[in-house]
Amino acid sequence: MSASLCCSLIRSSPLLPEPYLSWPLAKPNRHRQIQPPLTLRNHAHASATVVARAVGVGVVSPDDLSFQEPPVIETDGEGNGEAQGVVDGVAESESEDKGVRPATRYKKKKEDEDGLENRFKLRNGKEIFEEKAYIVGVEHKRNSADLFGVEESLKELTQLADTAGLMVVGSTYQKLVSPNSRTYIGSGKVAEIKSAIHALGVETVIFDDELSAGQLRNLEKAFGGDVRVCDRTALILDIFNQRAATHEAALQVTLAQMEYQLPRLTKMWTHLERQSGGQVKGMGEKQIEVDKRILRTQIGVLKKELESVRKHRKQYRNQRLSVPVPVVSLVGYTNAGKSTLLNQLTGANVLAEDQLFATLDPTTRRVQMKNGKEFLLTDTVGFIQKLPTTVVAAFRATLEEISESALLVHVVDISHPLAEQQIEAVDRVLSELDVSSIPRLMVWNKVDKVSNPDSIRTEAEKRDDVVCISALSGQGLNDFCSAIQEKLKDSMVWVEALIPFEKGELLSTIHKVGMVERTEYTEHGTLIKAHVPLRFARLLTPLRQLCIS
Ligand SMILES: Nc1nc2c(ncn2[C@@H]2O[C@H](COP(=O)(O)OP(=O)(O)OP(=O)(O)O)[C@@H](O)[C@H]2O)c(=O)[nH]1
Ligand SMILES: [Mg+2]
Repeated sequence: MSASLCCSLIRSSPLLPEPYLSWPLAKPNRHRQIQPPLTLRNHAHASATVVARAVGVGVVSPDDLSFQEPPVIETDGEGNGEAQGVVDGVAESESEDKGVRPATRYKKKKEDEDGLENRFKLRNGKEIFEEKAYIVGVEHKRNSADLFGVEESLKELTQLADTAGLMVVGSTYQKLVSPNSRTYIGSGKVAEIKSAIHALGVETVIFDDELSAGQLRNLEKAFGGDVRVCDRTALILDIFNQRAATHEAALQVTLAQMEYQLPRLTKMWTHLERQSGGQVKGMGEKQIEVDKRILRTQIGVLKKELESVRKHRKQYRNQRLSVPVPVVSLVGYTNAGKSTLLNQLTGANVLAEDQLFATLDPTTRRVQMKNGKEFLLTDTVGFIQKLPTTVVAAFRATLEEISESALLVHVVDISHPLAEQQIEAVDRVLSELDVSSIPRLMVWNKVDKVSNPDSIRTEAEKRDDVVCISALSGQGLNDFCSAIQEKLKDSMVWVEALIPFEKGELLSTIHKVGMVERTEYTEHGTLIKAHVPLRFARLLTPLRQLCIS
């Protein structure tokens, strides 16, 4: 795993000093640091001059990976019966490796060192050692809940690995009726992967599904002990960890990582066994209980800390809500173009790049439309398929922004071949967030990228609540703003109020945030008939009564 992934599987709590952590931050063999030659290690911490070295490192593009279809194998859940499936690009390198003679060893060692030198890569401003990763998926024959096919899901996993700074050098998958309880995949497949990863010099094996503590341990053992095994969730958490820029995001990620780690805390007692020559039966059990207790305490402390950060945020949000400008939240699959849209509409400078999970923290900016109307636009963290509920729960505080908005804009990358599945994945996450009562608008983004823009537009016109745009070129943004205004009207209430002449500022606010249908000037003030946001309507209550009287 990348150095950063090794080190950051659990970020130590910022609340407790390190010595309090008696439990290892992760399973000991997961923390194996890649030890490049000393000279390289020194380089690794050197200045930006090393950056150039990172250029040209070959990351396998998802499009370069091909997956052949293995046969379906019924298993009894204990690994009896598995597919001798597909292992990409392995056989050759395996036979080559076996043939290395002593005379060529020095040359090979030199080549290895040069190879290592090329594997330093710049990620999020840090230079990290790019570990070789091998990815493994399972096609569940009886699981209709899977939105993506196994090959598509593995392509996405490759992108995630690339985002985390890993180099995917091979992949395989197996069709199973039910996963093996000990090793997730069958024993034949385990053996096949073992020979593949040794031939390719792989450091990390990443599974596309969540693995249990036992499965992680058994697989690491089966692969020979010097290869780290992790799953999609750990990889996503690591990306979050690398990207967390604010105190709140860091706390949320740490909490999610600890909660992920808690049920996986096992076999921490090997150091005790070694110390006393293996005569400590039972001590391991105790140690693990102690470790779990400490971890639980830390989780509790973190939750409290998050709660206080949350209160602060709430106060800030309440202040914002007291200004009656409606809040519109951008939600959607990661990489759909949410931040690009925010930047385009508001001139904000939110990081938008072709990487998964570029955004973690919400950003809110004011959008001023050509007709003088205003709304606040919030950019949020992107969603992904197979996003574990624990991760969603950890980000609940951030996602609260969504639940208090007047309108949700679901941004879709319509040029993506799996756009439909991505829409479904986002809907699933939203259904966990209790936002069903908030009106929605769907935006088909990246129309500039599709080969058939006219038919996409025709298709969008047939549907209610869909607007086609290109956030990058700005195409369709006027229609988008009009659609937002129309949708916001749905969440507004109808008021008729008599505004005294001396309260002229109220009148201009109604024009900014509401939809004015009629104004009449009377001798007592201005009679106004308009749709306004609910909160604002409450403010107007005395004036509404005035109007009635
Ligand atoms: N061609 C094209 N590319 C776009 C468009 N909108 C966004 N992109 C590109 O898509 C990539 C992702 O854009 P972001 O705005 O970072 O996406 P996001 O939804 O904020 O992603 P996360 O923060 O990871 O959830 C970037 O490389 C953008 O330049 C568009 O309309 N057309
Ligand atoms: Mg973003």
